[in-house]
Amino acid sequence: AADQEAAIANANNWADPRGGYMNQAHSALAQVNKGNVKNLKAAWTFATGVNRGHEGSPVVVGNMMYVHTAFPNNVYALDLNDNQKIVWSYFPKQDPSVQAVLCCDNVSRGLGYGDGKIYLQQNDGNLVALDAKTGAKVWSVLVNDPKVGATNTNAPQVRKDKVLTGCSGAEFGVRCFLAAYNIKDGSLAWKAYSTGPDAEVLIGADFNKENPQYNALSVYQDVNGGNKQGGSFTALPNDQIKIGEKELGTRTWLKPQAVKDGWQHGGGSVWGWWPYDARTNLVYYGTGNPSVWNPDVRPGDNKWSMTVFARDLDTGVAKWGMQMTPHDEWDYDGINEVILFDKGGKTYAWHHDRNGFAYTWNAANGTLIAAEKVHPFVNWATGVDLKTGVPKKLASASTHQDYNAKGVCPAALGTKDQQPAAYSPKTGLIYTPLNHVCMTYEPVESKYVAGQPWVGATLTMFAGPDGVMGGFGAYDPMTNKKVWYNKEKFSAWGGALTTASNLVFYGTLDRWFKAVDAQSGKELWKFQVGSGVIGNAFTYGLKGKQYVGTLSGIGGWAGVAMNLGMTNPTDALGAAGGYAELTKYNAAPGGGALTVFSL
Ligand SMILES: O=C(O)c1cc(C(=O)O)c2c(n1)C(=O)C(=O)c1cc(C(=O)O)[nH]c1-2
Repeated sequence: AADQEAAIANANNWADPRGGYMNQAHSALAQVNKGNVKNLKAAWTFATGVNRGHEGSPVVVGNMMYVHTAFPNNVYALDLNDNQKIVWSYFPKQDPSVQAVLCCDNVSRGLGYGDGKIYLQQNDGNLVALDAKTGAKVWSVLVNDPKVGATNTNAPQVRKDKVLTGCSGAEFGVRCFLAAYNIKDGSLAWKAYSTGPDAEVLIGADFNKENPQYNALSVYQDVNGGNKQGGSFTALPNDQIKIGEKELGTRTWLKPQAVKDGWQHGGGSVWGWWPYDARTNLVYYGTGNPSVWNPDVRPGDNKWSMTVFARDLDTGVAKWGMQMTPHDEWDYDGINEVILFDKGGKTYAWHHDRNGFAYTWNAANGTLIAAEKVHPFVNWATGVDLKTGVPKKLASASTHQDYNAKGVCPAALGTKDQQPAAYSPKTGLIYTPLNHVCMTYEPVESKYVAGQPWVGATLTMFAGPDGVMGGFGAYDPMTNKKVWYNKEKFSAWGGALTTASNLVFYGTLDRWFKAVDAQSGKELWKFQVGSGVIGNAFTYGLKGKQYVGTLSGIGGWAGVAMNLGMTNPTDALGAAGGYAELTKYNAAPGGGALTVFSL
């Protein structure tokens, strides 16, 4: 949308949930710098009145700020020129039962903006377009049906004339997708499933033309007695893998599950952040885990779960796609954000996967140029074959039904989860909030019932070998080698922001909002907010003054158990035990609030 593109081009705005089409979360504003950041003071705060996890960030266009909340996903339009007076508000009426089918807290990751409208993806599946001036509903469509366990937590992202939205529900056996709606009237432009026939995954004849090896039938063979205790699947030698295959979204689900064919309840959720390159018209995103978490009932690669796709924005047809974790055994979702950046006249797509590897592709054709462990504690694979993208799995971390695999690193929530990284074109580095968590993982038998949880694994979580639960690091995306790394007591579960003055901002679960030096990682400033931060740092300018802000409000997978007072270590899929100490830093439930700072 022209108004959105103009708004994004003006650094005083924060008109896209991740700052712009490339998802870099970089701002050209530089008034707050390394010298004066120590003087940053709270300028104003806004309590959202909702006591659950607050992810994402507001969007800012001119003098207006649009703030969202966790379920029931209220929206407030604040006039920044008039002491943040509420110009309009929107209170969706959602069936409270929706909360029971949100896997990992009642979160919403924010709002989209474009064509004079604010887009809200409600948890109950309704995508609504609100008049940005009045808050009046312009159109509304139902994207997902919570009755079968399908929900939404993603921020809608407007790319050109489409609003993109997704699907959550891989813990309920939902077959998920990415969908594009026309911003004018909410009509469906296309929908691309993560599993199923090529015609429904929108895979055309030229898919992976430059890398036909990504179109391989199952890459693992059952050498060690695969589906039994202590057994493992080992990757076939490259020359024995059949490449250039078709219909892999059905054929890599080798054994039908209890219900229909596995792919029909195959998961592959889509709830991340999706960049777009206007020069090639390609949009990028990752898909989540295959359902169910018990790998024994779905032998095969389970494509196209755990995959990063590049699709044409107009048609949805996939140009390329590479699966990061074939035959997932650990819930290592591939949904984490993709970030685009330019270097030496080329454009690259970067992605830090839950599986503990960071990947960099040639964005135009999907050729993999780097894949490295984010931290040495990653112990389920030794590395990634750069030609095929196939990880070299280790039998020691393999998981099987009724066998409790111990000491698997990272834990299911990955070395990074929903918390998006940021890129700085100034330093050429990626800044990543990190989890440093390991787990035990025991797959169990689980029956599919529509609308009921269908997880099929029991987990516990604990701190990794550095003795902490998290960190924050800078990485060179051309090699994915670490430049610097700071430990954090807990996972850094909020998104990062970079500024042109070489500052990086992020928040922590123990209530700190911090600024660090982009070059050295040195902590330059911090402020303690009211509740743990799982929101994304953002910045805007008004009347010549730069503001930096964050939502706070503990929650998400890391915080949901303490919010609900769960104490059994395996509750919340292991997060209750792993993050038990959060109760020393947070009230439960943690209240949602926005805090905005200036010099
Ligand atoms: O498979 C899914 O459908 C699905 C959905 C969501 C979600 O929508 O929030 C999460 C996850 N999976 C998930 O695996 C996960 O680690 C996670 C963390 C969070 C969060 O907000 O902290 N959501 C989700």
